[in-house]
Amino acid sequence: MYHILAADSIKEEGLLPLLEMENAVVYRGQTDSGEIPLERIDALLVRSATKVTNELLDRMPSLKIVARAGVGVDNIDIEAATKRGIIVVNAPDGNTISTAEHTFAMMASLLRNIPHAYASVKNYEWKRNQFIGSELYGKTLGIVGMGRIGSELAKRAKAFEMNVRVFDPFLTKERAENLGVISSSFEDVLKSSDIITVHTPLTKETKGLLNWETLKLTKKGVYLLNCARGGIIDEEALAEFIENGHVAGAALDVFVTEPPGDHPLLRLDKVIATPHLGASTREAQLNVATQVAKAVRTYFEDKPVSNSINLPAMSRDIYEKIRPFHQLAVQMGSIVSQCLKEGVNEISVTYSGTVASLEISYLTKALLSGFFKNRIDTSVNEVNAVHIAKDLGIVIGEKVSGNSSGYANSMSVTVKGDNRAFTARGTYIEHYGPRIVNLDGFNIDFHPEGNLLYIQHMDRPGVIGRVGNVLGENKINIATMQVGRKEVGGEAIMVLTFDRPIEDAIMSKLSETGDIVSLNRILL
Ligand SMILES: NC(=O)c1ccc[n+]([C@@H]2O[C@H](COP(=O)([O-])OP(=O)(O)OC[C@H]3O[C@@H](n4cnc5c(N)ncnc54)[C@H](O)[C@@H]3O)[C@@H](O)[C@H]2O)c1
Ligand SMILES: O=C(O)[C@H](O)COP(=O)(O)O
Repeated sequence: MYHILAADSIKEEGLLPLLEMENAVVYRGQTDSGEIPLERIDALLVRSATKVTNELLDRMPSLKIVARAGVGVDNIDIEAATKRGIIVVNAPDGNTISTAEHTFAMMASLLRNIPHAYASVKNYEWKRNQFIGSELYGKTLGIVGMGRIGSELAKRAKAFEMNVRVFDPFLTKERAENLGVISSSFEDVLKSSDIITVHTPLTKETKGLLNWETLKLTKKGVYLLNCARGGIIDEEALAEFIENGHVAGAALDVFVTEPPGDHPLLRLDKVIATPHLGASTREAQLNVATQVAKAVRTYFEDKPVSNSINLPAMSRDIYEKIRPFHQLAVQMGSIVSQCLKEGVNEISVTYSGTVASLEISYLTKALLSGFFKNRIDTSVNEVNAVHIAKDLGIVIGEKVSGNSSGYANSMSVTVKGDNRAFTARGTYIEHYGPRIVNLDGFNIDFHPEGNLLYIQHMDRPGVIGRVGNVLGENKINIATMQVGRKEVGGEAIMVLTFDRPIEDAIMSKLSETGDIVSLNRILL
């Protein structure tokens, strides 16, 4: 049974994909309510109110997926989640239109004094001369951050015949031309705009993007808008620039601390504000809740999850192509981990043939997860495998090669330890399944599954018979057996599969039969 917590008043109707699951129970409530069995929760759905901190994750040991019903993930400690192998997904486009429309409404309200005029009329006043506003027509709107919301806002501003100048370091010329906006430097946007609005995520780079220094570059009488994240415009600097008359007014939907309480900006008449309402429409809330509910369900159904923040994006088609190799990669990681029983410094994976054109970084992560599974206590998967390798100081190599050794596709992994290296090569054969075709330089061919025994021995008469005898005497049935060697009379290997694991006592007996170099149980 999956335990799912929907926090932060996520729209009930959108939870339908989860409520329809027979093997899931959905709790509603806050993580700090004391009423939710946090230790049992497998999936957590949040908006911006719940702070998914390292401490909260500590209290949720079963958590596998955090789904943000919205865009901004700055309330989630992605690093901490990733280290624990927890997938983080969001709903990137479900509230774009609502937020762009809200920003537009804030801009119009600010320039036409609508909130002030409304309050005055409600107070039975009729002060028409006190609320003279400005037209949007012909004004220059500066947009900082030209992603989904910035672009939708630009379209609306163009419809009002505004000039739109934008700054976004990742905006291509072609896209700017298609949107009919002028792509400029940050400084140019600051200097030339009558109204400036920010639509970037809150990151180390964007925190305080508009600050004591950069605000000085803006036109006297500029209007500022922040419907993205509190802190992108430095709140103290903004208050000062409004008070000294440089900034004509500001419209804020977001604050550094929410709710802001008795905030200096709220005491200023030239500031209009809403309580983080950008995404608060029926449509947006249904969209984002449905998107994340579907993502969580997809995850529990073991299918590829889209919109993951900490996993590569993959379409269903691509996932179907990659799936057989994914299984092979995990098994190869596990095999080399069990065959080279020492600390490793380097793991390099080479892809060739058809597999090389797939999402190989995902396969490398899968291989690493197989490698670490038997070595470390923490649960390991594609999300945290690279972090674990880095923490252990293991160098990861990944490359594509033109030489697939005659196979349609081939994956080869070499792990280097303090004393020696070990290589395995695998392939996936249509209608036949995954095969390991080389171990430690020996050509071989076996299906990587179940209880295996990997024996390195000398290529001498009688070795195979003696191994068979020990197993037979102990009533161990050999399911399959493969042998490989490099040269007559040299070193050779055997890979045997069994219906059950081989006990320690039998391993000792096998090691005492002559000409055995090493023995390794491999459990896949
Ligand atoms: N008020 C609300 O209710 C509400 C609703 C939705 C989103 N948001 C906020 O709005 C933000 C933007 O949402 P979006 O869907 O448009 O995201 P997006 O990812 O589509 O767009 C963000 C854009 O910012 C650009 N960018 C990043 N760093 C930049 C920098 N230093 N300078 C200039 N541009 C930079 C990126 O290139 C990208 O194009 C979200 O991160 C979220 O925090 C708020
Ligand atoms: O990033 C977002 O999607 C918005 O800030 C919406 O936040 P909310 O879900 O708390 O309304």
